Amino acid sequence: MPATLPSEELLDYTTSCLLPTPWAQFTLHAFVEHSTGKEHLAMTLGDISNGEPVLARVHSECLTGDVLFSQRCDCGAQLEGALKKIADEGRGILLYLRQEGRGIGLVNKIRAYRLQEAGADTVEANLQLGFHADARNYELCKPMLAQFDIKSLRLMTNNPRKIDAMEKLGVKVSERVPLLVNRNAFNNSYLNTKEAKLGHMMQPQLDAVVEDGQL
Ligand SMILES: Nc1nc2c(ncn2[C@@H]2O[C@H](COP(=O)(O)OP(=O)(O)OP(=O)(O)O)[C@@H](O)[C@H]2O)c(=O)[nH]1
Ligand SMILES: [Zn+2]
Repeated sequence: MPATLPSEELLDYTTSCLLPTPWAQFTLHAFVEHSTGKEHLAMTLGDISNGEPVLARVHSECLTGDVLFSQRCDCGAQLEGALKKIADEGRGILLYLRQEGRGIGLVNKIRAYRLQEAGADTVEANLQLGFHADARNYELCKPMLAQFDIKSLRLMTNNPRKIDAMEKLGVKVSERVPLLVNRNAFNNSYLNTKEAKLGHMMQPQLDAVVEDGQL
């Protein structure tokens, strides 16, 4: 058996609908991953299949930040900021990957938060639980992007490993678009650890900053 499956065997494209948001009316596309049954999503806007690099966000699920307004991380503000940027340009794609907690799942992320309350940082907590610092896998991006004939991204991220992962998949990243959020008292040490231990590029670029609290 080959080490990696051909991308068309990884997931099925199922269906789509319109998704009005405060910023634009997107189209929401649903994919189902064969090996896990997980439902992954793409939100698209405008003509993304014309060969021009596409403004894109590859967002990993964070139920606490994306849905429950958690201030521990920057995920909710990044999600909103990315959708606003796509709406401003009138063209782009957001992939919403169901790899909660950097791939360790929601319950384990809550365990990791508890360890963080006892003094561990976000990386140490994962390691104490027996996981890698970052257990995510981006291979689904390739068939999801292929569904829309997208070969080149202007990727909204601060994470150099995400860019490497795309390039290794054969998806060109023609530009990195920073996606910084303001710091607050709760996410400050998390953001510092991402920069120090996970290599995130967190230098402020005023035009890239999206809302939120202040420190
Ligand atoms: N295990 C764990 N996962 C976390 C923690 N905080 C956020 N996450 C998860 O981390 C993922 C988001 O990763 P981030 O490192 O914040 O950002 P990124 O996607 O790598 O990089 P950007 O593209 O710059 O946002 C989501 O899946 C969150 O659920 C934490 O303390 N522990
Ligand atoms: Zn988060």
